[in-house]
Amino acid sequence: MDPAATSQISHLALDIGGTLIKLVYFSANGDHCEDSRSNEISVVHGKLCFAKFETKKIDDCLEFIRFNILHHSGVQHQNGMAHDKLSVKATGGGAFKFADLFKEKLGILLDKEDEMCSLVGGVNFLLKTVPREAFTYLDGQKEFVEIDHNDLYPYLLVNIGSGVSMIKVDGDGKYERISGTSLGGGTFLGLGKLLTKCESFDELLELSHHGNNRVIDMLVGDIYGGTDYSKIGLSSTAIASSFGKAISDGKELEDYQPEDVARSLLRMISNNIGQIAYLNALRFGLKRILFGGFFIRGLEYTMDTISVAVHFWSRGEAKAMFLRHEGFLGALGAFTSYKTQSHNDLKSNQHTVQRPILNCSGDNFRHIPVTSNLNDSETIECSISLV
Ligand SMILES: Nc1ncnc2c1ncn2[C@@H]1O[C@H](COP(=O)(O)OP(=O)(O)OP(=O)(O)O)[C@@H](O)[C@H]1O
Ligand SMILES: CC(C)(CO)[C@@H](O)C(=O)NCCC(=O)O
Repeated sequence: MDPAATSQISHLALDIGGTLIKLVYFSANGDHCEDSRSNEISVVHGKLCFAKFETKKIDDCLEFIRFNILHHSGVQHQNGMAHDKLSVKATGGGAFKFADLFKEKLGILLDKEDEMCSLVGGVNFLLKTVPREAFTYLDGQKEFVEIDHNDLYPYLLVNIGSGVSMIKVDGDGKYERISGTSLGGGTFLGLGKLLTKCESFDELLELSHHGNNRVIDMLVGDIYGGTDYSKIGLSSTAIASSFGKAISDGKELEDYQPEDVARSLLRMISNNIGQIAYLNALRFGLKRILFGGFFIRGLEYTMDTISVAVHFWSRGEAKAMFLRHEGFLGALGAFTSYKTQSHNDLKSNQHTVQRPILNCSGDNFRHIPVTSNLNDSETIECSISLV
């Protein structure tokens, strides 16, 4: 294989959700080597890169793909002009909703992968191949967890996107969506926009950072005259009723600080998800709960609230865990679902368009396990085999 050709490979997978579009693409370093086992396999070193766009700004996403030529295999025709088109792996509802748009604007055929299957595939890929991916967050302490590959299952995956899906995972490709809730990240952002007039998720998070939920939440102590209700295990500072103070404060929305409203909202959504997750873990006797989805955004307050909820309700029995690439689970799952194409196809193509074929499922997708392989922009160093 022509090394110049392999340096341009940029395979792509998409997860088009209700709020965000997530992209994962492979960017080669430019160096490659022949696999010693076969002179027909070439190993290309590079990295997985990540990008996201708001679904409502899908045109920006299309432009990004076009500008970076991600929709082509990146390998040139012998005359150096023509590019070969890809059918791109895509998951999420938008893979259905926007299939015609991608075809019309970029000539891309979306090869649809099931959303739940992709989420599970993404988590399993991360847990098996990326060091320091999963971590716990409790009492302000982030602690990485290396999970024994032989002791990975079962676990509960809670994906907090616009809505929330809860999936019991029992093995590679063995899973069941056991529950969900419509009170998710979309609820936080939607209600947050209406109540605080903020314009973006980042602005809402920033507001919540400076707020105090006790201004608007009704605490146990507010009801019990400042004391705990220790008989049923509720401290005076526990929230008895989210937003409950607004009932009797005699205030209008404008009288509250948007910061406090944002904080209560974040707490309410995170707490509720933590509790439902715990109840589902209890239903199936699952001890490990992995939280993903772009709602989390590595935010300490969110992770702390979820962890405390799981810890509190399970009396320390169940553990909440988070993932560094939390928002890209579906896209990563779709990426790793690229299947090997037959050698015959390749050979017949070789004389016209040299088309490297991603062989990134199973053993042939090899991540190079170096200890600090994640840089600041969260790329993942890896190598892929091209047949
Ligand atoms: N920059 C951002 N813009 C908008 N929402 C964001 C942003 N960052 C994080 N979020 C949060 O993440 C949520 C979307 O998460 P995610 O991308 O995992 O879900 P989705 O795929 O869009 O939704 P679904 O899977 O339900 O279709 C939003 O509803 C919001 O709460
Ligand atoms: C509909 C999906 C799966 C789309 O990603 C997600 O938004 C979700 O799981 N919503 C929750 C729906 C429910 O279980 O009530």
